[in-house]
Amino acid sequence: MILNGITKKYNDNSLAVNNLNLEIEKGEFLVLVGPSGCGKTTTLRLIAGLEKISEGTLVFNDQIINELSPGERKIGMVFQSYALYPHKNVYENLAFGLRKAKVPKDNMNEMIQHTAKMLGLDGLLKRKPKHLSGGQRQRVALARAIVKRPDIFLFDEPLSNLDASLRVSTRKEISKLHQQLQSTMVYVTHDQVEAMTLGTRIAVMNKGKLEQIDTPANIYKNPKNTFVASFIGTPPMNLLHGNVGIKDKVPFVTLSKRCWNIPKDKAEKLSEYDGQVVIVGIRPEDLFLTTKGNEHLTGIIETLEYLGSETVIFCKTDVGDVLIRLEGYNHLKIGDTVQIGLTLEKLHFFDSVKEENIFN
Ligand SMILES: Nc1ncnc2c1ncn2[C@@H]1O[C@H](COP(=O)(O)OP(=O)(O)OP(=O)(O)O)[C@@H](O)[C@H]1O
Repeated sequence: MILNGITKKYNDNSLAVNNLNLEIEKGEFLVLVGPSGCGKTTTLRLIAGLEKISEGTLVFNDQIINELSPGERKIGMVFQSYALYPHKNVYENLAFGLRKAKVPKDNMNEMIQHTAKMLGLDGLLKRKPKHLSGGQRQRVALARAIVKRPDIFLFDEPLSNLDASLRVSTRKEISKLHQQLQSTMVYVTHDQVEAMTLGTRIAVMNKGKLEQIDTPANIYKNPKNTFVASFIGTPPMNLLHGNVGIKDKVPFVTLSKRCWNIPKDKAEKLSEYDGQVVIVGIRPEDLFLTTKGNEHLTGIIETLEYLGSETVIFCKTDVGDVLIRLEGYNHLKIGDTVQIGLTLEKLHFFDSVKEENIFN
């Protein structure tokens, strides 16, 4: 499916989606992420045909499908609210769309039984939604989308009403379904873990526009700009202002009172920033505690969050607040002064005006 300059203006003329260009590959699991209101749900609704496209073309199998009704698009949608028919039992909920599509009765029965089995619902077909748990209801919603064998699945935060452990198990189920069905899936979420684990690619949106689209690993390793850098990753990347200088033809960065030479692979490009301010990005796991004299920064601990396998430390430094992620437990406490080291080869550099990654 290709989104060619897709724009959506609502009646008040606000641009919910602004010239979106996106190619969704057959069989891929594309995750849409971005802050609240950036246009994720609108994008799904435009693909589904539930909203009219204001400008641009939506192309599927070499045909422009802007004017096709939702029913003509062979798309299955799963929402955050399960949207099941409360008075129909599970079987009837699954049968509804098939009846509408005039699927013969024998085929329909076989399709329902097969899908119910796939999702572990075969013992629950006679139950009404109110007699199901939240997780079971969401599985019915998934089954209802799957049973029609759509070409594309659209998911709008399907797990956000589930508790933490059900989210994990249902997430695995969706991943398994994707492998089994090999269908194209487009999935909206606020959850970083879902985005990183489910997506073959992640599309990061901001204010109706696409900021970056790439594999989860590439987005994490090479964010295109400071927006993506701070949006992907929890806790987020630290972004600090540093100064670039050159001494004896070797460029260096000054942060706080310390300066150090720029790693060789980045030296040439950063020389162009001689005398300028750059934004230095560093992920919390690429900072470490060190001894006095070997530090790049000195900080005072403001908060400590012990999470079992790791501890996240919030420090105040003279170049701003810094987050550090340390493995396991340690004996630090609030108010301690710590010497902080940076893994220099893991630094990211952004232009301080355009906020774009200097190396992308
Ligand atoms: N029916 C509507 N009429 C007018 N404006 C709308 C309508 N639906 C959405 N919007 C606006 O369009 C923009 C994008 O909304 P959308 O729901 O697509 O964002 P989202 O990224 O899915 O947000 P969230 O993560 O909060 O669900 C928002 O500014 C929203 O207020």
